[in-house]
Amino acid sequence: MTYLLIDNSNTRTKFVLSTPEALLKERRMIPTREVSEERLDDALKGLHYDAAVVCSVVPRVADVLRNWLTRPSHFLSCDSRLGVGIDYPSPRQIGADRLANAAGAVAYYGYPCIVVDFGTAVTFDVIGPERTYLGGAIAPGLASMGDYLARNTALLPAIEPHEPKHAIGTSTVEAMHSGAVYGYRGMVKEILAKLEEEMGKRPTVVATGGDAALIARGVPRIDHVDPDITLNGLRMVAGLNL
Ligand SMILES: Nc1ncnc2c1ncn2[C@@H]1O[C@H](COP(=O)(O)OP(=O)(O)O)[C@@H](O)[C@H]1O
Ligand SMILES: CC(C)(COP(=O)(O)O)[C@@H](O)C(=O)NCCC(=O)O
Ligand SMILES: [K+]
Repeated sequence: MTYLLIDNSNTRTKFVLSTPEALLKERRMIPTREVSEERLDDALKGLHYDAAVVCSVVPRVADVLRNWLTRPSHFLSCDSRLGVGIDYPSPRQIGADRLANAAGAVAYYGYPCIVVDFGTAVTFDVIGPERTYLGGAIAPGLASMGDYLARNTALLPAIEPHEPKHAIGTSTVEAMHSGAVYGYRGMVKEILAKLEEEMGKRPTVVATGGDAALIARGVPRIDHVDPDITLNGLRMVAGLNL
């Protein structure tokens, strides 16, 4: 049995083949704003799979995928079997990627845990001691903050975030690296401290997403960095729902 796992988030839509037991090396990516039936035909040419599992937080793309997929498919939602309970007032509000993260994190790292997903937004997802999704926090992603600055100022360029050489930046770009990376790490530390305060029992903290490695380097409280949490969560959901 081969699955096509699709993680449709706001910046990138990732495609990975997997067996029920493990992710395979076949991976594709389409920038989310470029997803169309033609792009899907082109990018996924030659990939063979028996069924697809999708977590989508972009309704336009979910519709394109629904029309395009010909094999049996499952679109992850709060109604899916996740291997995790949901203890949340409005479960339908929860982003499907956050539920995929919860499924993957519990399977690989246990609970209670917090998953920090550094995407277009950074999401903090809390799984409590009863193995239930409890909620969390959402803040602007690192790249989103950088894009905002470049778009809304006359003299600040767009920068690729990387480790600052000094806290005291001695150029515009160095000052922006210092502000972005140290500022972001400070934000993550404070949010984790507040979440942990409310959780009582010490959770495992797992980071994922495009900026995870850079930010986690300066946040000791992050126990693991795992780029494949969302995709492995989708793989678990496939086994439970297809
Ligand atoms: N393969 C990559 N190479 C370089 N930067 C990346 C890569 N993947 C993600 N990023 C960075 O992380 C940010 C979030 O990407 P991603 O985690 O894919 O977002 P989302 O999950 O919201 O689509 C991107 O805006 C980019 O700055
Ligand atoms: C918060 C998110 C935008 C994160 O998505 P991403 O940054 O991975 O594109 C996504 O999980 C979402 O659209 N959630 C719906 C609102 C909620 O979870 O409360
Ligand atoms: K994501």
